Amino acid sequence: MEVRHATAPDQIAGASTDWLRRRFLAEQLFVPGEVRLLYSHEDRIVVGGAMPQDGPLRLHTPDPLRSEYFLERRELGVVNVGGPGTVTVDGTAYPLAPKECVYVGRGAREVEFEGDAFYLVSTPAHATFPTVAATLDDAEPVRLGGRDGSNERTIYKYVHAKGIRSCQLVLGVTVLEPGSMWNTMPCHTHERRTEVYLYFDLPPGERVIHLMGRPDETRNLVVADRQAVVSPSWSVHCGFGTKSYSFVWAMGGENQAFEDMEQVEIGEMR
Ligand SMILES: O=C(O)C(=O)C[C@H](O)C(=O)CO
Ligand SMILES: [Zn+2]
Repeated sequence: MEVRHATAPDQIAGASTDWLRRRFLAEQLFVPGEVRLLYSHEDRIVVGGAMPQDGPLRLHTPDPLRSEYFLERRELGVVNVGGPGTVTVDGTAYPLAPKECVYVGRGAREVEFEGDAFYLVSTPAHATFPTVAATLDDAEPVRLGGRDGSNERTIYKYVHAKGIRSCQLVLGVTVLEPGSMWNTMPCHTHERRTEVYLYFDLPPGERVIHLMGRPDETRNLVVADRQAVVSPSWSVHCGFGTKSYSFVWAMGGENQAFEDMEQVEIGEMR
């Protein structure tokens, strides 16, 4: 498991493209036949990809966690970013259609993946909430944006204060309509939470230009399918694709209030 340390906003000035990519972009989470994990010290979020190939794959317990099993002190959200598959938690199977989610509560000992590709997000947990699976219909769909802004999209909230309950994890999926390219416009920061976007369903060869940094000092990352960007609390996060796409957004931190964000008007951005 790769471990990345936290960053401060003043480290952005003078940063090279390579430095930005090594600090904030997870390029290789999805490797056939592996569960790949990345530990970020930004709110201690762990993200990962599981790509079973020749039979089921099991979630392992990397040494830096110093725990007996992965979910001893953590909770986990899993989103199916491939074809139909199954996540099995301590012997109970949760079949997941594409874009569906299972939340796994603290204390579960064995998590197994069968299928094509699953995205994993885990945050520290001090309490146990029940393991629950959800379909897109179970989520709270919110239509946002418009054709004139090229950002018609639907936000599906899975794990949040009024949905699947968790200790600190907040997680959902946003699906852009064909022909819509911009996510999260106007953009925002949320000083009380770190957020990670995993872009998926982006056709091969296409890219998302993801904007990050302080609102008045932005940088961009050119992001491919199934790559994730970590946004520390001080960073805006928004992007536009060369084709439409979906993304998983997941947060951890001080609160679970989705609406607790600082909106940034485009005119304020630099
Ligand atoms: O398209 C959007 O807008 C989003 O999906 C925004 C994310 O949910 C987000 O950044 C929540 O903090
Ligand atoms: Zn956000």
